[in-house]
Amino acid sequence: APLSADEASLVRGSWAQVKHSEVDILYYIFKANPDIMAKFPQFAGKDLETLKGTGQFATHAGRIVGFVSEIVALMGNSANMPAMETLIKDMAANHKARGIPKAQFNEFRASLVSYLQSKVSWNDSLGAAWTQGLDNVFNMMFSYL
Ligand code: HEM
Repeated sequence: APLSADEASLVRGSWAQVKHSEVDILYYIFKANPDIMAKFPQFAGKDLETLKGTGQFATHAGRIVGFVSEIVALMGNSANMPAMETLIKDMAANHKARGIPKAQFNEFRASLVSYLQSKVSWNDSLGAAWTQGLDNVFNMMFSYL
């Protein structure tokens, strides 16, 4: 089911607390999933601790986290569905072309949620709202992957 307006505002409120920590978020995801980092031609085989301080890393972190921000901004309003579908369809097509499997998307998702849990005050209703929102987004992505 699409997110209710209340669920969407829970998701947005918590996301707003971390969304400017782009580098920190991508670092957390790569640290937990070296196999994801290894798929990036420009990062593969490099030292994450060094990479973390580079402009190239910041640029990429900004793109990925910025994409999540765009999606989160569109949640909870059925009028935004076509826009969301367009963004997700393009993103899935880019990643399909790069040979990224669903299993890695699921790893990414799990790390994103554990990052949030470590940074914002978590509770069952917030968790349920994120689960529903991410189920919707990932189901849509997987239908194009
Ligand atoms: C989970 C495994 C993933 C892998 C291995 C992966 C890999 C990649 C690679 C190799 C690039 C191209 C980097 C470049 O050459 O500059 C890229 C770009 C990008 N990725 Fe991912 N990605 C993953 C998941 C995600 C997720 C979940 C999102 C969104 C939440 C995302 C958003 C983006 C965006 C916005 C770009 C830049 C635009 C583009 O080229 O598509 N990626 N990704």
